[in-house]
Amino acid sequence: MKFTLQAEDIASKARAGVLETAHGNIQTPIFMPVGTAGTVKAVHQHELVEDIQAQIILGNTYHLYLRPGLDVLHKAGGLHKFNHWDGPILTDSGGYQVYSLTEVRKIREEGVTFRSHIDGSKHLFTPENVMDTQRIIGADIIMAFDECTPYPCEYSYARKSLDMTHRWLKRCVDRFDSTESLYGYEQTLFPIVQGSVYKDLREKSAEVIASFNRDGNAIGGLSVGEPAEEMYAMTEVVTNILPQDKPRYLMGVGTPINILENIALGIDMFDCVMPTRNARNGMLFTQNGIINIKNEKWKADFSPIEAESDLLVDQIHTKAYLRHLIRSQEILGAQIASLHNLHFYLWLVKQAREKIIDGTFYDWKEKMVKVLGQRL
Ligand SMILES: CNc1nc2cc3c(=O)[nH]c(N)nc3c(CCO)c2[nH]1
Repeated sequence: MKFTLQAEDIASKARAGVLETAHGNIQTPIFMPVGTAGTVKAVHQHELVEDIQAQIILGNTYHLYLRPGLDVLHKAGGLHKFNHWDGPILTDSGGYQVYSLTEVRKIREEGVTFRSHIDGSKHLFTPENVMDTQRIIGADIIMAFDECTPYPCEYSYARKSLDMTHRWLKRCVDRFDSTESLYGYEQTLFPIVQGSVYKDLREKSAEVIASFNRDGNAIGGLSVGEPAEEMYAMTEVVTNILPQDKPRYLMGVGTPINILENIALGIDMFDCVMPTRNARNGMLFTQNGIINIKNEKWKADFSPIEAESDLLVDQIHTKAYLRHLIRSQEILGAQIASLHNLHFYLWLVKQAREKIIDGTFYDWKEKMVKVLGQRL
């Protein structure tokens, strides 16, 4: 999978590039909407996701393995066919979801046993079988099976967990490199840097991950409750070591401000449930700051949701109407607010890419960071 760097900022480590996949090219920096169970929540028609120019969506091994299950996905010819999305797809390996969605789980050298959050049935994920699962799902980019260390955690726990994640990575690479894609197009495996918030562990993990020389590299174990400054410090340590010529994916990040600060630290790919999860609760991200649409002040505000936005729903619907829909818990409210926030996140990273290319990123980022945190 080919990654071409097109521009590098002079005042920061920000880059603009293109990642070529079998299902189309991805312009970076990029934000990847999370389509956990095969659909981006509340954004049912994929034409809508196309409409907001989402270039790549995230699927999830844990969810898809449990429901609809591998036999259905295999018979469908993979997830692209099943959910009628012909753009690139990235699937996470399931490690994080087991850690965040299930209580009853045991982490052993062999792998992780857990009970399904759906019906309580018992399952085992190993580095080998999550590679086979992601082969069947057919994502263009698949993630290594790792342990996302909780925050906070003791240094000794982080070091032991890191060493096991590295041993699991070797097993993932051996399995992945000895199996073929099932559907006739290239898939690629990204390893994941861990090390919690400990500088020396992050350096060691970044060096180990870089040594596998894969098509791209991910940074995990962050956006798990640590202060933003810790996230930025660890990202900086790791991007100083990961190769320049490969895309860097910071997992689970984040707020609009987190995204801009991490682009400046050399990150190219992001994913986060925040835009859709917060949308369902009426929190709208806009170019002028954050709107809590449920607030009384929007009750009779008949201005467009966002005048500057080129998204149709932002133009044709008013703040008052969207407030009414969200307060009434109408499905249309979740759909409009989700589309709005996804469109905003994709607009933000597209703007960043354009500013990196024309050499004005740093000043623009400083200005935007001041505005984006404001409550309107
Ligand atoms: C919301 N924050 C977050 N931190 C993450 C950290 C990890 C991680 O360390 N490993 C893997 N495999 N996935 C992760 C994910 C899911 C992707 O959004 C994370 N998500």
